[in-house]
Amino acid sequence: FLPNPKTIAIVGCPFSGGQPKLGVDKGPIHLVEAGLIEQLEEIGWKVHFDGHHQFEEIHAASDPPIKTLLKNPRLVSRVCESVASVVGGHAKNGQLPVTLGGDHSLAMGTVSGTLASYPDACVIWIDAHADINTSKTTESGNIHGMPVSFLLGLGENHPEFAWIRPVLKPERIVYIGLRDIDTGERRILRENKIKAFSMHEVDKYGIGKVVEMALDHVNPNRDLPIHLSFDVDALDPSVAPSTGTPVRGGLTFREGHYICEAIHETGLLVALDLMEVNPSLADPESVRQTVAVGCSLVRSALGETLL
Ligand SMILES: N[C@@H](CSCCS(N)(=O)=O)C(=O)O
Ligand SMILES: [Mn+2]
Ligand SMILES: [Mn+2]
Ligand SMILES: [Mn+2]
Repeated sequence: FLPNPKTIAIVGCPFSGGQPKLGVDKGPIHLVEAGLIEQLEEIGWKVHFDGHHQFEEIHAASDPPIKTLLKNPRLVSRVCESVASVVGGHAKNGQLPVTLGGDHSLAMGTVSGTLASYPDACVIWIDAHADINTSKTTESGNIHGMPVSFLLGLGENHPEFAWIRPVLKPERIVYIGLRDIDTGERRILRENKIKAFSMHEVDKYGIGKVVEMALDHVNPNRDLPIHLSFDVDALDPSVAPSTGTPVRGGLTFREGHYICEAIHETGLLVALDLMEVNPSLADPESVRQTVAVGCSLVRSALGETLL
């Protein structure tokens, strides 16, 4: 297996239903308007832009929380199901889907789509958070804190999410950047023996060694396709301030870029998510900075180098 997509498919997902803050649905348009498409063409890619997918609303009255907790379940499920078919379709066409969020609940769709085309793909999840709560462990009911549990088939089955198959195995996901984990998530990570490199390990070993260890865990022979799901809140808030759930003590600008550069170097990247850019949460300069960092990370994951 050696993927070598020549064309990127930009999948703009203006979606915020997985969390309560307005504005994250404007992430995609800000990234595209900052010139991301031209920047990717500049580094040699053909870029296919599907436009920003419009998701029809489901009114709150007809989408009550599950167990009075999970919010907008039917909306999130329906949106992720359509994202799965869009991303899966591009992957099947040999294109490299680059999904622009939008909140991280979308990863239920993107990873499902990738795994439909590349069933043995591994997932590298860059995030301050594990996003692995189940309906039993979540404290917020925000589904952007739950996508990984759905992909692994953990927790009880909810009919609203019947389309999601447990396509991801615990040994095929690895985290880098964790520093804000809920009690229930700690237990889930431990019980499922999921490998996670927190900011403690990043400090202890350095980002180079951490990325090598992460790849050794999920891709020991460097022969499995890679789906990189990058939540900009993995970066320190001083680097990416305009995001919904900022947590101090995050990745530096260079650490974030090193991860993307190193994954590009494997030649195994088949799908990328750039999530949780919310251009409405900071002053204009901080928003511009956050959007610019998002574009820069995407370029690095797709081959832009320093020399
Ligand atoms: N663990 C918390 C915060 S989850 C933050 C989600 S994200 N996608 O990383 O911003 C929760 O479940 O609400
Ligand atoms: Mn298309
Ligand atoms: Mn996340
Ligand atoms: Mn996060």
